[in-house]
Parts: sequence; structure tokens; C-alpha cells
Amino acid sequence: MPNLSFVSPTRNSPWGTYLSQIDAVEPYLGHLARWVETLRRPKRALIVDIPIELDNGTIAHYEGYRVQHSLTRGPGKGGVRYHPDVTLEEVMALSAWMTVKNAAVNLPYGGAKGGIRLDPKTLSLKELEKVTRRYTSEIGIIIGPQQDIPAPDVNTNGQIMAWMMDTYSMNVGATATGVVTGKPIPLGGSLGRVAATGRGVFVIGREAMRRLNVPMEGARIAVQGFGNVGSVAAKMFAANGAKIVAVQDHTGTILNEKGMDMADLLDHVAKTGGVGGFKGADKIDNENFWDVKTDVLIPAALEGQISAERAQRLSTRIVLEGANGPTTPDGDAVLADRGIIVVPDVIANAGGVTVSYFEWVQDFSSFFWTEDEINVRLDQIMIGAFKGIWETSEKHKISLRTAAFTVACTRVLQAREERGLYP
Ligand SMILES: NC(=O)C1=CN([C@@H]2O[C@H](COP(=O)(O)OP(=O)(O)OC[C@H]3O[C@@H](n4cnc5c(N)ncnc54)[C@H](O)[C@@H]3O)[C@@H](O)[C@H]2O)C=CC1
Ligand SMILES: O=C(O)CCC(=O)C(=O)O
Repeated sequence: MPNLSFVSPTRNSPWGTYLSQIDAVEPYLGHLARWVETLRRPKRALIVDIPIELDNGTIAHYEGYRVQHSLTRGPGKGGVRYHPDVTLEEVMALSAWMTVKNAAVNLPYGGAKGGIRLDPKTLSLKELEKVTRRYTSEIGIIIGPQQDIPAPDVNTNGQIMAWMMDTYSMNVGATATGVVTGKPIPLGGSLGRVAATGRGVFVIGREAMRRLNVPMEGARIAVQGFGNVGSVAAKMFAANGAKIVAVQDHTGTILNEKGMDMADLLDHVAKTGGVGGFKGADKIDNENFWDVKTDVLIPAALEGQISAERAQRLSTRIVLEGANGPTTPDGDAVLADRGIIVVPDVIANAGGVTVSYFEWVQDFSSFFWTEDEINVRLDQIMIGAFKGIWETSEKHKISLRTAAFTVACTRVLQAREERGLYP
């Protein structure tokens, strides 16, 4: 399994999962398969030490990463994650999935991702700002509007992007709005970016349901993760007639067979920080989340959630991957055996990076679009990309995941071949 000396993946770990997805796509790459090894190696991986002085006067050190998996089709692009479990191996996989995702929706980007191993809940706002600014300075040698453009991911948001933009701008001596996306609107952010990933999850879910004859009205939906991605997707499904019957986040799991009121749940989460304790549903055991009968299950939290064991227990028609890498290779195999359709992350959650692309374009031209213009263009790109992936899946009789990888990896390797190797 290990293909590189500096990480030790296992079959179901994030990098192991990505490698098995590349193995699956290889037979469909035709003559481009001779370049496939390029995809099994990140182009560049930077590990940085981030020392900061805490509020109590002690010095703490955090480990941070920025991995540029591919720069073949354009600058690196992908979010930054703050989480206690972040590792180099995880960031490598997340950056590689960005390469595939950006190519799947045909954005002119390579793929990159960053992260810091820390629990942001343990830091004050001032400490969080110090970590963010130091991290930005450390990775400043490889990011930039034309090099690599970070954005929000788990536990990062517009405020963190504002600090990153400000730090980078101070270091280069000019305001560089295009260095990050997902910024607040007054700093060159785009309308529609906050909701874009969840909106894209809904749009792709609706397309998949239509093709599989699953009615939206009354459809039973369960969502794991009620943050940026999960909460917006859930809200849109509910607004279109579906029932949100189960929700899980880091504070617990809740169930309401009749469907939950999304406005009340969002209000509860804004006040308390999580879904736990919500009066409009019953508390259930976390592991029982995977047994709830649904039409669409949306994992929108972290990687590796749908193991073979959980896949065996799922009672759903569609797994709609809002999170990156939520299904392990063993889980994927069980779902395929059981005829459960998996709509893969690299298309289902591509709405966020698509509007990030719009933000970057708006920053370069200093001309800003309306929210309607953003959403119409977003939906067009997502629906068009999904159609191509669906048709590829039918043509080769392969899973939607392998079809998405076929479309995307063909684009990446075609660009690789046309660029050539020599300096
Ligand atoms: N923010 C974005 O634009 C994009 C995010 N994604 C992916 O979507 C997923 C979620 O990201 P965001 O919503 O941005 O993060 P977030 O930080 O806004 O929310 C994360 C959610 O996951 C929940 N969670 C954390 N640990 C959990 C656990 N052990 N069990 C159950 N729930 C848990 C949290 O309680 C929270 O509700 C990640 O996989 C991320 O990489 C993918 C594309 C774009
Ligand atoms: O908006 C972006 O640039 C990246 C979003 C992201 O990290 C992702 O799609 O996983």
C-alpha cells in the first residue's frame, strides 16, 4: 500500500481511499494511463511550525500543512481545515480530491488543501488570529492569486479568510484580494459563497433523485454534520418538500419521523453551538443514526464515516456525499453490492469551489455580480457536469465515482501530456 516514503496509509485511510479510487479509474484512461502515476504523488507538500504566544504567556507550537497535489491545469485551489486530527496524510488526500473536483466541474485550477492540527475551541479569538496570521506567513512562499488560493473548510470561515488576506497583503506590500476566497463581502467576497456548497449538494441531489425516480415531496433525508455544508443542504431539501428526519453533529444525534422545522433547528444551533438538546426532535444514540430509514443520506462532516459495517446497515436509496471522502473503499464496495447509489463528493460538494472561482474572477476584474447571477451560473455548471458524469457512468457501466474520476482525470492527464515534462 505505501507508495511514498513520508506517509503510511492503510486501505481505508484518506490517502489509501484516494489511491484505491485512482486504481479504479486507471482502466478507463486509455492511452493517458501512462501518466497516471502523476496522480499518485502530490507535486509539493509544505510542513510548517507555527509558534504563538498564548494569552497566559506560554509559547505553543502547532503543526500546519499546505499540499499542492497538482498545478497542471492552473493554480492550486482548496480550503484550509482547523481540526485536532489533521495530518499530512489527510491533507494530501484532501488536496488530491480538489484536483479531481476542480477538473470534474472544469475549473481552471489544480488542487491544493491546507490544515493546522489544533482544536479551535480551545483558543481565544486573539490566539486564533495569531495562529492564522503566522500560518499564512509561513505558507506565503507558495500561495498567491496566481499560485494557490486557499478558502474555508472545516472550522474556518470568512473571518479567518480576512486575516489570511490581510497578512498576505501586508507581506507583499499591496492589497491582494485574490489570494483567498470565501472572504467577507466588503473585502472582495462573493455573494452566494457561504451557501454555495450546500446549495450544490441540494442541486446535485435533486438531479440524482429525478434520474432515479425518487420523489422530492416527502423524501426522508438524514444529515451528518450541520455546519456550513450540512445545514444549508438540509434547509434547501426541506424548503423543496423533503423531510429532515435525522441530524447528527459533534453534540449528538436527533430524530423526528415527521421531519424537523429547519428554522427552529438553525436557531437552536446558532444559540447553543450544536443540534444536541433540540426540543423539536428526540435524542437517539449516535450509532443508531446509520440505521434510520431514509431516501437520501447526506454525510457532511468528516472522512471515513461509512465503513463496510455501517454500509451493511444503511437503509437508503442514495448516499449524497457532502463531506470529502466520507465513504471508505470497503464501504463503497458494500454499497455497490447492495445497489445503493453513491453520488460522489467530487461532484456533490463542488458548488463551494465553483463560487470560489467566481469570487476569484470578480476580484481580478473588480466587477461584482448579483446573487442571482451567481446562483444561475452555479446551477448551470453543476447540472452540466453531473449530466456528463451520469452519461459516462452509463456508457462504461461504472459507478458515478469512477465516472467522475474518468471525466476529471482525463482532463488532468490530457493537460499533463500536452504540457510535456521538460523545463
Ligand atoms: N465549507 C465548504 O465550502 C466545503 C466543505 N466541504 C466538506 O464538507 C464537510 C463539512 O465541512 P463544513 O460544513 O465546511 O464544516 P463546518 O466546520 O462548518 O461543520 C462541520 C460539521 O461537522 C460536525 N462534526 C464534526 N465532527 C463530527 C463527528 N465526529 N460526528 C458528527 N458530526 C461531526 C460538526 O458538529 C459540524 O456540524 C467537510 O468534509 C469539508 O471538507 C466540501 C466542500 C466545500
Ligand atoms: O472554495 C474552495 O476553494 C475550496 C473548497 C474546499 O475546500 C472543498 O471543496 O473541499
